[in-house]
Amino acid sequence: MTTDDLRHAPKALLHDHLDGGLRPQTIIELADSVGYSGLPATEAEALRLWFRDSANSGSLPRYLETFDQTLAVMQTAEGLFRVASECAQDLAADGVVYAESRYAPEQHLVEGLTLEDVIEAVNAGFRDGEAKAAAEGHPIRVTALLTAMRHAAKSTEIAELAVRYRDEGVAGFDIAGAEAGYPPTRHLDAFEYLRRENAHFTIHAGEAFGLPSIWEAIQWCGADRLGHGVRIVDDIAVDGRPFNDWIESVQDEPGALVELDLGRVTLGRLAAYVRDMRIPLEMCPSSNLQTSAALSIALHPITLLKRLRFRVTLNTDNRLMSDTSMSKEAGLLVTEAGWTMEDLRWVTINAMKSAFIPFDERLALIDDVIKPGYAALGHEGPPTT
Ligand SMILES: O=c1[nH]cnc2c1ncn2[C@H]1C[C@H](O)[C@@H](CO)O1
Ligand SMILES: [Zn+2]
Repeated sequence: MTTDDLRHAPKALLHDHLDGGLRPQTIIELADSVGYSGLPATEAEALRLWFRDSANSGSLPRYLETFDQTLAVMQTAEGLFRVASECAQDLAADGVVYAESRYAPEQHLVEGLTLEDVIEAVNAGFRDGEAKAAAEGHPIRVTALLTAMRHAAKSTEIAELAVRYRDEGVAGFDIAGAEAGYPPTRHLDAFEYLRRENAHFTIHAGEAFGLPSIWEAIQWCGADRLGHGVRIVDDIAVDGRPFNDWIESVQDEPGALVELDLGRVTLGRLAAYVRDMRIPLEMCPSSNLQTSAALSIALHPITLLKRLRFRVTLNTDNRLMSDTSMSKEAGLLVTEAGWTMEDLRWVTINAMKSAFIPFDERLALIDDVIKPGYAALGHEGPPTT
């Protein structure tokens, strides 16, 4: 499997932050145009490395500090339009055919934009990027997810906007930000409102914080999907021992997870519920290494969860901070965790099945774009999918 194969393989992306995926050169140009002088570097390559290295901090709160720099240049309609357009073009060039891009409108009000201005500028940027990508021969569909910051108090207002713009490019809602101390139940009003409106939402849960956060997100809040959810392995055992104890004992055996006999694995009730109910996990391996939510790509829980047939999806989280792309994430799993093109096809179809657009539109992308795309690379898939 070549790098070109990985790029050409159709990919679906459910978890990508708009403010975590800017081109370094664009940050520099936008900073110049708005008179922002706080950038830590003024040359694109140096800035790219600054984001990567600063985000490699081992902690989610420190990882999140780097967003101050991208948010500083995303406070005008022109800036938001450009960033959104380039996001769509960059994803399309990487072979992404469907993406849900999330951002928190409340973080873009510093220079006087209203929440509506922000949403409309971003939507216009996505439409522009889609048109440019199609003209380049890389059609892509991009929808927005509106995020509310979990430490703030705007979640109901943002949820109302997600509903108001649901037929104009907004596919759903999310909460993000530092997890510890801010359980999802703080935003129960927003989630109950969304459910009454038959709207879709995902919740960042089980990344920096463990099972209680996942349990609340599903059983109290009713999340359709879990952002990360990687800590669901806290409810999985190998030979009766917690998965994390086992993984530490095999740290020096990179093939251990690929070869693990699944007969030795047992699921607790919450893990079983997540799998039984086919709750999608928006997994982001490289991001998890940076925030210490996983030890290595080879030993990342995504491979165990895939083998156990949880509804696993593969995502980038923040392409700039995590120095990644969809094809890079896929390539890492292939070279370090034994993944095959069949596995990539499977997670792509999983993601498309779990998208927040209507069922018939999901099906059309699966049947008309994803399956033929993999078939063209020689991967027809098992007869049952
Ligand atoms: O992985 C993440 N966990 C929690 N919050 C995150 C993550 N990546 C980005 N964010 C935050 C920082 C952004 O400013 C915000 C909206 O995209 O979401
Ligand atoms: Zn995220």
